[in-house]
Amino acid sequence: MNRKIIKRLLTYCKPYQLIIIVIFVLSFFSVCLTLLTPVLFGRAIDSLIGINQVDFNALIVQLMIIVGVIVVCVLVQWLLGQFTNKITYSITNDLRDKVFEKLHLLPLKYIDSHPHGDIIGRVINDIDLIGNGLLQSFTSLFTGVVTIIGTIIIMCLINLSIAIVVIVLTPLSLLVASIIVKRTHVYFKEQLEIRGEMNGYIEEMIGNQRLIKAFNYEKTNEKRFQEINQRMHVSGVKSQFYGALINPTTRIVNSLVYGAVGVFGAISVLNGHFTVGLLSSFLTYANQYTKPFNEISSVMTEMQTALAASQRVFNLLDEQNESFVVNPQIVNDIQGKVTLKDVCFSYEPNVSLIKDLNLKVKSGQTVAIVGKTGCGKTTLINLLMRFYDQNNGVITIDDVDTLKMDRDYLRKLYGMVLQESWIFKGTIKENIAYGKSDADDEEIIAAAKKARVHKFIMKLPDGYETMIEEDGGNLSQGQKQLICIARIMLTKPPMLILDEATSSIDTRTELQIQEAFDIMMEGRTTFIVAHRLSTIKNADIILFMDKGRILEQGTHQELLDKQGYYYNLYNSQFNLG
Ligand SMILES: Nc1ncnc2c1ncn2[C@@H]1O[C@H](COP(=O)(O)OP(=O)(O)OP(=O)(O)O)[C@@H](O)[C@H]1O
Repeated sequence: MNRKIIKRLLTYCKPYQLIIIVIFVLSFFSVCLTLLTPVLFGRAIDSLIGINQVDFNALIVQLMIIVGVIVVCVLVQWLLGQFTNKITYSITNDLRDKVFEKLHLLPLKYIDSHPHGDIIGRVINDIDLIGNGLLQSFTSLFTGVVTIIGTIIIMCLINLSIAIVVIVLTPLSLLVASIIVKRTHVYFKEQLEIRGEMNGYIEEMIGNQRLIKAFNYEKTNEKRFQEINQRMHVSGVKSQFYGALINPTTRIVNSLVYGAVGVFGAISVLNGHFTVGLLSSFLTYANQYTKPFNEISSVMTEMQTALAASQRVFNLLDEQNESFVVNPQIVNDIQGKVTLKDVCFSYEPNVSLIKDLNLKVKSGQTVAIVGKTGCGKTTLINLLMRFYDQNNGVITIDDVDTLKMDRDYLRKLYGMVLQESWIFKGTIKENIAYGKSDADDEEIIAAAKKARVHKFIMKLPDGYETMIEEDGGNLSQGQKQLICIARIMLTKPPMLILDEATSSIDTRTELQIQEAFDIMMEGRTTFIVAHRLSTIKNADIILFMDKGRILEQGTHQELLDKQGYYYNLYNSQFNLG
């Protein structure tokens, strides 16, 4: 599994082959310089051994060379760091772009059925963890491999038998480390999953603070959070416990090897097979040889986390995209005739919701959808917009099957104003021009006037240039909706989908919205999730829905005469006022 993930991660390195080559060359150069210093130190030591046997000239030359080598080595390592950073951040950038792009390709079903915090966690935290792991891998693996090869060659040249002992015993530490790593992978994976869950939960809590406070739900939330936090704690302690074993274990093995070399080397010096300087160099090489093993094992925790994070990111990337139509059809000279024939749909495979829904809407008609909460009003809109595709049946616009249309094209045919109006951080002007980025000021102002929001905008300190906070934090619900209406007025789509606000709008704004809706609806086929009696009364077709089915349809008067479901709803809800 890990091998597969590593292979896939490597494909992201491909565009940076040149930098990788530069990193290799620099690593090689840096290691050569590092390996040269013990020889130079050994020579320096040999030039000062014995009383009255110090060769000052040779010593000074050696020391000057050592200083030169160290300075160049530091410079090369600095450069190496710069290139490693560059490649790591480039790769994480690419990966983040790809994941972000994927979010637009995923069907809404995925977004609806996964906690948003978890998805955000994958795009931000997990990719950061991958970056961290990659950075560590590049720095320790590149130099590590070259150091190991270089020291092996030099140690063999100095003393073959001791070198073989060192070479054979040291990798034992990696063996021990890999056994521990295998055990810990599951904990690292678990930790990231819990982190995703935690992100999702916090996001939900922040988004619903008003409700939480209104219902005094803080204590219950804290308990739930503590439960997740506790699981995170246990998993974190376990993974860190095993992870922390790796480094000391490898260090013990390596220290034992180092000690053995010291003893054997000392005996060889006493027997006259070795000089003290050579032994000193050899010990330094033995130390340098074990270093990459220590380093690699010490960054294994980061690498494990990075692999687990990669798996989560790749899982997201592997999710099936929204299907697309090969030869999409378009509607020429659109009239706005919408037909639904025997449409069936369910969110869950075995929980049927919409069944055999039939509806014929003529061009320019207004359809008011009414019914109890959960009856399927939003679902019907979801199907019209192809946020979800029906399981059976056909929906057509001017006799063209919507399943045969390109989704983007279809969605452009409808202007959509929802209760929860979407406003982004930017100026009011930018927000209005969202659907038509090339609109000039005149067009924008005309749209705002039609949406009955121009006067309000002009009262703001910076007028159309006023910055709106993220999610329209500094605007009221009604003002946000009016801006969204202006957006639609600008794009002039042939059909509309409107979701009337049920609450949190004062009567004056409500009237403004109603007026704006009326202007917008002129001559356009419109579907309204309706809550106001005035809208419903004026509709050409009222759909009374229940449990995903249309129980009644007709005009207001027809349905009242029928004295059925709508009649009862009307009497219980609207007639009171
Ligand atoms: N993404 C989803 N996954 C699974 N079930 C869903 C999903 N969205 C809605 N449902 C279910 O489908 C049914 C219809 O939901 P829908 O949102 O269409 O109702 P609605 O009439 O718009 O309600 P409201 O007036 O409260 O907005 C409900 O029982 C709801 O629980």
